[in-house]
Amino acid sequence: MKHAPFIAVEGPIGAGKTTLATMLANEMQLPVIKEIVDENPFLDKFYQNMDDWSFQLEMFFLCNRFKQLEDTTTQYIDKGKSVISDYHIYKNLIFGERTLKGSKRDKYREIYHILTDDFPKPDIIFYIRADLDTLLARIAKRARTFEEIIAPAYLQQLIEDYDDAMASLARREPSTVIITIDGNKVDFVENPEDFAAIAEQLKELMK
Ligand SMILES: Nc1ncnc2c1ncn2[C@@H]1O[C@H](COP(=O)(O)OP(=O)(O)OP(=O)(O)O)[C@@H](O)[C@H]1O
Ligand SMILES: Nc1nc(=O)c2ncn([C@H]3C[C@H](O)[C@@H](CO)O3)c2[nH]1
Repeated sequence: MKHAPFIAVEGPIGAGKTTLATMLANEMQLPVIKEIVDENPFLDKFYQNMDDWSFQLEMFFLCNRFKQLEDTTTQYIDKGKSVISDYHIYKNLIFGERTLKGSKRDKYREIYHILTDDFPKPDIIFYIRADLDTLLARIAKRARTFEEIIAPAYLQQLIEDYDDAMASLARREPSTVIITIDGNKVDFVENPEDFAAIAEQLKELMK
């Protein structure tokens, strides 16, 4: 493992990515890169009408993450510094393949590859899996109004899409370390021992 790995936390909506990335960054004294959610002008429109707004939303996420990762690369990765991100750029494709259709999906896929293929990719991924009930409870707990109308069927599809995507990533990039966390059982927020066990795995990898 690299001395200063690029670390990402992934998982479907509400799995606890930002929470875990922030906790690990505090524990390890590392910089954390977080998704900007509040300034997204398309999210509430998208949840009201996915077919109408998916292309604008996916492009917005892609462009924002492109800029964030460009900055992350120059500020940290090119300088040999470790950093933790609360997403992997691959999530753009996971969502895009699910929400887009026809020629828009084809165009988006092409743009995704053009923009991101030469980016450094995370060396370690903490993948938080959780079932539908857990995710719905966490989304409700966070209480973002625009998420109140998220359809359980959409969330269930994303759970499956994430499983497929992580399996495919493991096949294509065997050197990437993927640590799967069972978010139904492991509670890194309420149980200090659960968090300590996760942090310990990261410390071992970074030795
Ligand atoms: N292990 C956990 N146990 C209990 N509550 C949790 C746990 N992890 C996260 N939460 C809570 O669930 C909510 C969602 O967590 P968080 O915002 O970190 O998820 P996320 O995966 O980053 O979401 P998004 O996909 O929307 O970016 C928050 O209110 C958080 O405090
Ligand atoms: N369609 C779509 N594409 C993405 O790339 C994407 N990334 C995050 N999200 C949604 C999940 C949360 O509601 C909220 C905050 O993560 O934004 C996305 N939705």
